[in-house]
Amino acid sequence: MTDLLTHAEYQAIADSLDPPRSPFIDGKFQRGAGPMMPTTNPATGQEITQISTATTQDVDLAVAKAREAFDQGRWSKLDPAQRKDVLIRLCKLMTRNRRELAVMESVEAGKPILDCETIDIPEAIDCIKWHAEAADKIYDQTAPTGDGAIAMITREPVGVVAAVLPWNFPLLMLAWKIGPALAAGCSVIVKPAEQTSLTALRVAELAYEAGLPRGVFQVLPGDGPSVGEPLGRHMDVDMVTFTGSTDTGRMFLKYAADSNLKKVVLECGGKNPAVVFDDAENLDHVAEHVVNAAFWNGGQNCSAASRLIVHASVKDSLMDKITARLRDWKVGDPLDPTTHIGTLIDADHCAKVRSYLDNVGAGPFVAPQILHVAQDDPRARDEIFGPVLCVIEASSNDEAVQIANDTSYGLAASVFSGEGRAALRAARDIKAGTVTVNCYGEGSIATPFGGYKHSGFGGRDNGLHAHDQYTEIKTIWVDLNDPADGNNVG
Ligand SMILES: NC(=O)C1=CN([C@@H]2O[C@H](COP(=O)(O)OP(=O)(O)OC[C@H]3O[C@@H](n4cnc5c(N)ncnc54)[C@H](O)[C@@H]3O)[C@@H](O)[C@H]2O)C=CC1
Ligand code: BAL
Repeated sequence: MTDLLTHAEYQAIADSLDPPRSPFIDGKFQRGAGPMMPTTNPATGQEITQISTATTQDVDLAVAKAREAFDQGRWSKLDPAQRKDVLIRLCKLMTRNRRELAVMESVEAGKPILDCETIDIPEAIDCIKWHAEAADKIYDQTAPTGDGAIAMITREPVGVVAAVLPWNFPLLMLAWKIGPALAAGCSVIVKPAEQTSLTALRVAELAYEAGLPRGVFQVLPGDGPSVGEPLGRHMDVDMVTFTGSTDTGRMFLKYAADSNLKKVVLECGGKNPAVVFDDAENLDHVAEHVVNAAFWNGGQNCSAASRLIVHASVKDSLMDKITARLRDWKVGDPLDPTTHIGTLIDADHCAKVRSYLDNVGAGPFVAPQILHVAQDDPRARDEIFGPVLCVIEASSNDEAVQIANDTSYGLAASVFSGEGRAALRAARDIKAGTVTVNCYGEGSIATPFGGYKHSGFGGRDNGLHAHDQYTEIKTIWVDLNDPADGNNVG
């Protein structure tokens, strides 16, 4: 259990932060060629610092350094056990600096310090550790052949990977990408979201201190068109891994098609259903999970349960319990450890969320909203990405599943039922990458995460499936016949 500090103590750490201010390229902070970019505390509107941003010129430099490191084998050709040791050292340094990272994340993203301390930072560390530990335990294969050959199926690191990140879980998404990519031996260039650059830059510095060779992990702050697009179009980037909106994800497919057919993995949005059947057991338990699912991180979560699809027979009772639970959810100063919901990320995002709501005041704080809507209402279809739960009534369990699938997205879903077979049938029938039964969650670091339909493309984060996406598969076929014996095949 994390030992939390007081609000005043967190504020004191925030006041004494000395944040990084430049791109991290080739093992050091260096000024980028782009303009200075303010990074702001969304809760106070105050500028935290100005960050020097990268441009195409810096992208070219970082890619060249990443390629050089990769080709020289400084990291890519190490014994995996050595890579493991360095990454474990990084985890130790992150643990030693976890308070600073938690406060940086809270003030820049408006996230509750409680979540940063108990979820974002520890899970980011655990993720890197999990992939580090796996690095020297993954075996290659041989394929069945005739007696005259041996066929090896080996994995090789993909090469230079660009990771383009969102602002909603800045450090955790960084860990989901760099953990498996670095464990596999790739060189990684991270482009953080423009709202949240600080923890990525700080972790790059810690990684270098832990012993990662220069050029292997670099961070380029800046906006999408100035940094994300040149990475996506670069002829010497072998892979892009992206988390963010479906619209921007599509652009990476186009960049790849227009350039070098680089590998693209997309983890995009969701409009995720929590489906409650008429036989759901213990509605208090259901209410607890639905409230967490919808409102954790202020609903700024790709797997948030933003649609509650509930059988008419249990709807009123469940809604009473949800409303009662929400009274305990405090919206307020992210640095107050009793806060459950901090701010939305920025003014543009506040305007987007408010455009779906009536009579919700100004400012960065939005209290949880419950909307009773029809299945085809835009609020039940669009990814609002705020603390907004759309409730849709179903007249049967089958109809509830049909409504759950009536979306262009397919990232996550939950089913609540007291009848095991019905729940399993629904879990099988719902088109989503993760379906949880009688609970809400994203699985664990050991389970793959990603989406069907417009929610994803090309692979999965987490688990050994994530490791797979950062490797190329190679076949090495060796003829064992003695040429002196004639023209044998296979
Ligand atoms: N995990 C998820 O599924 C997330 C979904 N979103 C959704 O996206 C909506 C918009 O949020 P944004 O921050 O604008 O998401 P976005 O998808 O535009 O941004 C994500 C990343 O892509 C980069 N990017 C933006 N435009 C780019 C371009 N043209 N080329 C290359 N890179 C580019 C951004 O700088 C950022 O690093 C949110 O309201 C939410 O609905 C946002 C963040 C995370
Ligand atoms: N929930 C993890 C992925 C995301 O929301 O960006």
